Amino acid sequence: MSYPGVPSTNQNPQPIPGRPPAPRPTTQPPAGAAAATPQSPHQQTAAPADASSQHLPVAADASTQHPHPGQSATQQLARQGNHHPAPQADQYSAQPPVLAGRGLVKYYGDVVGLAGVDVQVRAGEALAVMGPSGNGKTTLLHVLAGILSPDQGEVWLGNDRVDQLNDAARTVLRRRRLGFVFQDNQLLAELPADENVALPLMVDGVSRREAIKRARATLAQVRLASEAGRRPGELSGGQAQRVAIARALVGEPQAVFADEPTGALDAATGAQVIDLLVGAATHRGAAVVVVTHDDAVAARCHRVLRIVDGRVSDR
Ligand SMILES: Nc1ncnc2c1ncn2[C@@H]1O[C@H](COP(=O)(O)OP(=O)(O)OP(=O)(O)O)[C@@H](O)[C@H]1O
Repeated sequence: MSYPGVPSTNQNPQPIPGRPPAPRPTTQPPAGAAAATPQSPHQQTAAPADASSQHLPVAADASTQHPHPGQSATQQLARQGNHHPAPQADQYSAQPPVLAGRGLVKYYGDVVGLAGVDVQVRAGEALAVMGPSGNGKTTLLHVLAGILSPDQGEVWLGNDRVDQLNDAARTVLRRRRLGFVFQDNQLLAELPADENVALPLMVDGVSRREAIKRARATLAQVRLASEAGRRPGELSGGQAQRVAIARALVGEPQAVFADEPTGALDAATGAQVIDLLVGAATHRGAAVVVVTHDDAVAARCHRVLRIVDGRVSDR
């Protein structure tokens, strides 16, 4: 079945010159990959008992560190008496990569979407994916999230090869272990906020009563407890996007994917929304991947990956 917030394909063909390199053949999970595969959607990937022994260099992917991500969210949540400090660099750098792509190549017919990308994201780390329009950012997000299959390369979530799963298994994986936030919040207009947030849990067999309880608790974490009964049409754009964030987080996902999550918001509201997303997701130990054109959004993530012509670039 389809899942709200999960598109199937990208419809915007533009040729990219050049051919991709052959992928590195490997069948092993990324070094230091999270050992524990959650048994339920509500069980987080555990950090290793001795996290320092799992320490790896940050992925060789032309990244930029930002020392104080999520600070505004922390301040806002502290004011609410609901303090969710975003992790500092030394905290997440000791975590294993929970999400990894190796040698990712994706074609759309003759058009090259990805030309050989390596990327890894640690538990509790937020990665911003930037780059010129039509150069492969959304394709990378969709391949990492199991929405698209790569033509070459590997996608790992913890110890699981996402790219080797069939369509049905990837659908279940997305529902149980991943969260999604898109520019268009993709909330169901006829349902109040709490039911929109509860929906993925109910689709997965959680009782309505329990799902609503968890949904309201998650809405409170994005400071929307008082709006739980309102329908999307009764919410501001920023509030609706916070409902979408709650929906993405309610299942305790291992990774959260956001494609231009602030693209429809003004700068101040966008900053608030991205801070809540990064702060709340990384506090839960999720890896976060945010596709954005906005430097201010990228500055609120821990690291920036630039994609140019379907490849990682330092330009
Ligand atoms: N479904 C599709 N069919 C054919 N070509 C596609 C499809 N989706 C993406 N492409 C092409 O793949 C390339 C990368 O597209 P992608 O959407 O990943 O870029 P992007 O960097 O996310 O762009 P933008 O910033 O404009 O969203 C582009 O040339 C695009 O036209």
